[in-house]
Amino acid sequence: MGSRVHLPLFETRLANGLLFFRFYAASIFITIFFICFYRLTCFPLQQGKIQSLSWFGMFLSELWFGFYFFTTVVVRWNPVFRSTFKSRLSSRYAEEALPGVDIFVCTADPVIEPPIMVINTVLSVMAYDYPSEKLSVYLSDDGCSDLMFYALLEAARFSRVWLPFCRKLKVEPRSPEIYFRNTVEPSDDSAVSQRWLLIKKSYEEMKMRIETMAKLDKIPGDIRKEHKGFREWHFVSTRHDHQSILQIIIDGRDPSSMDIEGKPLPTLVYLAREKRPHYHHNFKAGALNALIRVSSRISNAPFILNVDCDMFSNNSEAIRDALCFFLDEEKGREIAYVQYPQSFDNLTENDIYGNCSRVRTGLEFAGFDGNGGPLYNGTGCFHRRQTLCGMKYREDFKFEWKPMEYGRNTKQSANVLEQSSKALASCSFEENTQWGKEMGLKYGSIVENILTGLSIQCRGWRSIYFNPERKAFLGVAPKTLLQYLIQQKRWAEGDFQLFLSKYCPLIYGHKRIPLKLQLSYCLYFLWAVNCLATLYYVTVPSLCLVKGIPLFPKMSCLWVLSFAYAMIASCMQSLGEFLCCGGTIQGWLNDQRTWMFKRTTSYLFAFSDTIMSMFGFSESTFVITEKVADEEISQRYEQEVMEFGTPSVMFTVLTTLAQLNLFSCTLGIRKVVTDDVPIKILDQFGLQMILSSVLVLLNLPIYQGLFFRKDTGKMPSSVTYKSNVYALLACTIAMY
Ligand SMILES: O=c1ccn([C@@H]2O[C@H](COP(=O)(O)OP(=O)(O)O[C@H]3O[C@H](CO)[C@@H](O)[C@H](O)[C@H]3O)[C@@H](O)[C@H]2O)c(=O)[nH]1
Ligand SMILES: [Mn+2]
Repeated sequence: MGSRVHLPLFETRLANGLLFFRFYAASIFITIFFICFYRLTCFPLQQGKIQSLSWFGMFLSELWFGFYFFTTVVVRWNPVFRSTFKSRLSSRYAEEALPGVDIFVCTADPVIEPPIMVINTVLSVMAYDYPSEKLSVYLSDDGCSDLMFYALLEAARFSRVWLPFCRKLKVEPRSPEIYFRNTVEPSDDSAVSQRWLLIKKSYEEMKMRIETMAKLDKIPGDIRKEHKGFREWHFVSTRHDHQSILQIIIDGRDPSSMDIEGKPLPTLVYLAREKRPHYHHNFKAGALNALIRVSSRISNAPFILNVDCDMFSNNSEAIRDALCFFLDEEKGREIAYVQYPQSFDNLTENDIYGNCSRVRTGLEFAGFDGNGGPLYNGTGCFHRRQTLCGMKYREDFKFEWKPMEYGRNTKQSANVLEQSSKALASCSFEENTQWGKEMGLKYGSIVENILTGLSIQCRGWRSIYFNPERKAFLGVAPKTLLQYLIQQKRWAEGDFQLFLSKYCPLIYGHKRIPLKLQLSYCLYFLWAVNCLATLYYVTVPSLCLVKGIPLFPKMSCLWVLSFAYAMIASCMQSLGEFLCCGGTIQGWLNDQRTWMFKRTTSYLFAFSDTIMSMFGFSESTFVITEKVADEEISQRYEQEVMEFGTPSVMFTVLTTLAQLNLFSCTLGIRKVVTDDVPIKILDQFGLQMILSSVLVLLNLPIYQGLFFRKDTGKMPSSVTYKSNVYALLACTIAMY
């Protein structure tokens, strides 16, 4: 067997049009060079102090944009796209010979993350098109909620009908909620249709029961009697202070745990790791590490998939796809993880907040892959257990697994296993161990995933990005602007903290990962820093317009061409990429808008909080992203109307900037109209006027929220009031 040559299990394709892109990028670099040259040679030394200072600031901002553009080009230098040959996989390995896969689902709060959503995710991963006896699903509940536990029991019961149904009808996606929502009821009365209706009904009844319990806010006594697990909650004082609760709800080894067709079910485990007030729980990283240890006792599969609780499986073949990479005879051995894109189920056509990150998932991650491997996204990712547990890559690494390997303690009963594995999820277990450092997910960052991925790559492994036609996972994207900005802030803050720490990719990655990958990481790690140059560019030129200080070459002067080219060419590039990744023009505009919004708010606060926490003034925490929104908000989201509603400093910043540009744009126009020689003003301030009008255009939804809307999603009046004062103040100071 060993000496036979095997056909590869996956294929790699280079992106088209690379040569064109490289020339295009080079032309933009040349103009950036011209711009810098212009800034230096035409420096307004003779003019007043304010003008020289503003000019110098423009120069620094443009240098920054130039550098940042360089990192975007590095990421795009060599994108690769992957495809798999699943039929070769199945002809090479019999079903019994396939490796086991452990699936981790994390949830943290039964209100923000409703149990019915979580169990839909659980059911969708239980129903993978993969031998059930090889699958084990673990739910980590950081909310330690008996309601969640109850919902999981319901899910276990429902899986007995759902799994056979999925197999029979080749259901996609395998989340019952989504499947029944998107499929039309069959109208004939064949046996299949009847079964369809029956299962839908039984799903809806289950949903109703769970939602009723959620409203009651406690589980009635008679239901508590049905499972021994509920007794554990007698000892729970609060969700932040309790023992570990570990319940094997379905024991896959038990011959009696069968679905209604007599086929085995996947193992299903509930875990609420121990929490004590004086122990730091390390958020999701802590939860995942507890799961890694507990699962090593119970099923110990060589591969681990982890998903967030809102990320249901949308493609039942995703496991087989991932295995095509890991099990490839030639290249598989160097792969540590296979990352699927983070895609969303609740996007509207033009994606008002740019949640979809089209270009990031469609192009940039492929670029990372070409440069050495994508980052670890934190969800929708398959890992080798060994690498996640800290193994270094060696040339002679060989991956072997025993065909029927199933847990180390196959002979222990579920009860004994529960008792013996509990200790692995206790607070004190990690004391004086390498967990959180060299083993498992790394602690100390709010973007634990990025840090963990980077350190795996620095241990010599590569990773793979796989973006199949049919999306493998779909999650829930934030539905309000504020939620979106907060999420972006968390990412930018976590990334920037890493950049300033010993994990800075340029230092930590030095000689460990390729330079182009180090630079690619900088694209995200420096997100936060963008706020400085961007804020400068959206305020100073407008204020100078009010004050009558020119900051750009005259329209009649040749230098203007370099500015115009740099701006137009980079816009065209981003538009082109956006359309190529399947977006619409309106979607691109929305994307540009939120791009500016997040740079001036999320990144600003991420930047300042990072600096503050460096000096010990604040501590970063993981703010969980809201997954449900009320009816009205959802409706506006569907209609692509931007949601403000709640007062927030982020909004104050946004509105102040918007007002400021509206003032300066109007003043600029007035100047032109009232001047004796309008052409002269236009000539001198043309670019500044264009800049502030573009900003006004991008800010349109804000003006709407300020002046024209009556609904509850409009800009709160406190924000309006404050921003008016700030903007007026700034303009008055500028004028006099
Ligand atoms: O103390 C905690 C906090 C969070 N979570 C879980 O972590 C997941 C991600 O949280 P969410 O608020 O949805 O984060 P996102 O904004 O979607 O976060 C993205 O970015 C995170 C890093 O900031 C990654 O960990 C996530 O996988 C990735 O989806 C959810 O399932 C949570 O239940 C926990 O288990 N314990
Ligand atoms: Mn999420």
